[in-house]
Amino acid sequence: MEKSSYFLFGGTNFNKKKFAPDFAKFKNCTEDDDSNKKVNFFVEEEDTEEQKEKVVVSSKKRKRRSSNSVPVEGFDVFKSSKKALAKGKAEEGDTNNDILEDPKKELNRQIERDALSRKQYNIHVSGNNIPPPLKSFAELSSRYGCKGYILRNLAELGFKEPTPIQRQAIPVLLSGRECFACAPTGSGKTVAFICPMLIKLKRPSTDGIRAVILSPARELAAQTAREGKKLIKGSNFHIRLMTKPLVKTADFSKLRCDVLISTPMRLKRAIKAKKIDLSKVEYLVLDESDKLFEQSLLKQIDCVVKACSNPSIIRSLFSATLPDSVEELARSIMHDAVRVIIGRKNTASETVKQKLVFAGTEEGKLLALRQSFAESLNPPVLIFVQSKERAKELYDELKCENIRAGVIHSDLPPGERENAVDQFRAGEKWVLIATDVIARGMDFKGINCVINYDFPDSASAYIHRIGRSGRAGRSGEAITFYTEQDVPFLRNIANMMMSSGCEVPSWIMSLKKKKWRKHRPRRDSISTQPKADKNEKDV
Ligand SMILES: Nc1ncnc2c1ncn2[C@@H]1O[C@H](COP(=O)(O)OP(=O)(O)OP(=O)(O)O)[C@@H](O)[C@H]1O
Repeated sequence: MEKSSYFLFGGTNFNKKKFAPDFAKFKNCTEDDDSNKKVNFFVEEEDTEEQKEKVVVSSKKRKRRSSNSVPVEGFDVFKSSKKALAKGKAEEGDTNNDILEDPKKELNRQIERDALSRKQYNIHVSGNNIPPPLKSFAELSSRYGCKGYILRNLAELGFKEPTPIQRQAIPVLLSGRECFACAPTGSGKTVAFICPMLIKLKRPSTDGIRAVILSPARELAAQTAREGKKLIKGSNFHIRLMTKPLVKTADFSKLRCDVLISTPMRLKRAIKAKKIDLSKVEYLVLDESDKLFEQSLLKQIDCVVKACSNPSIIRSLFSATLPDSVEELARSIMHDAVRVIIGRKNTASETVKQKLVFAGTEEGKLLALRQSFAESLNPPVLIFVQSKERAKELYDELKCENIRAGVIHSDLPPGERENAVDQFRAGEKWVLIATDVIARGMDFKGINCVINYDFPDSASAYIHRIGRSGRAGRSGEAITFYTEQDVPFLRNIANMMMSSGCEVPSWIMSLKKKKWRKHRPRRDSISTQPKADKNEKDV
């Protein structure tokens, strides 16, 4: 990863002007501490005795500075937030003058309140001066002056309160900090990065593109654009999806676009063709960031990051899986970034009941599938296979049966891919056979069951695939077929099942764990009509 970290963000300057308050703080800290000790940007919140001291110390320093000191985001112990302090203390039954005379005590109480709130929502943070989590969406207005249309749209979408990732990531991004976040599948990460972007951009502009969201797959980019448009209703913001025609024909210098959503390849094409200016981009979001940092996409990501040359850009990474390698990359190149983990990193969603089914052979899988459909087809059902070839084969086997099956893989023309997703969303197709092209991010309402017809090729593939079910707090189900070939990898899945609260047969827990790297074995054809052997291609 070392290479890619140079490769990816080489030449990014640390903007002392933009980060002056932090720079001053850290400069002071290093003065206090052993001067050559590197300031640790990622102090775990739990060891905050020292941290509290540091924050209290720096707040004392702030006292000596002019009255317009830089507030610690979310509350300020020196400016006239007497009402807030009074309210805070009134809750604790202290008198007003205690509050005003003892900001240090109030500061510590605020830190305690934040820690309690994070504990309640399973929010784990590390970094310096992390803003308090949101208590409600209403705080977007009282704390950040967010415009009415955003609150109206959130209410119209039926969002009663922020999800844990939204509670913490939104204040972090609104405080101008870079952030990398890991939160379970279906937990509202999209709103967590679009909402603060709209608030910080304040109003639509004709100055060109000011925010970019990168998604690893075009279906996910389209979905994110659709969700973003629901949030900007009532404003004149322009959110655009980078489509093939747009890359080819658009004159971006004349196109109204505040937020651009794209896959890396399409955006790289526009950059290389010098059709687009990203120098004014203030926000860059890498959604499904661990996927975007895979070797095959690194060059495209690096091209986009370099084109976003605004020195005060705020970058953020979001995913339900955050491998240590990606985290190291983020730690090494983001400035004063805040790390936000909801629950436990890299675990499957706890709302999905998971089951392992031994199918014996490939033939046994088709029998098991037909049997489970005959017993209880509870649509909509998403079925994942390991390659495009196998998706076509399984579709050929099921299309004649009256289960309204659809198929999606990257060999299909763009129109057919969109149709497959739309028909599944609309309930015209009850079963969608898919490769991992839609394993991440896709938000289909109320998927009752995800079937891993072919064993997933990695832990993150398992987490993302089954995360298409059990979203937004709803419960879901995932069934994973396995054959003899998959037995060596069972233990890996079993660990994830256990950590998300599912039962696992003890004999599986006694198996040895095996290093899990792209487990995609050659499998017998699914077709019941024997065909000439073809080389399998993936998604
Ligand atoms: N505050 C909220 N309250 C209720 N539902 C919400 C809230 N925020 C988002 N949702 C809904 O939760 C579902 C999942 O949201 P989203 O797709 O952003 O999840 P995600 O965390 O990005 O998932 P994945 O990791 O699979 O990409 C969506 O249907 C969305 O409308």
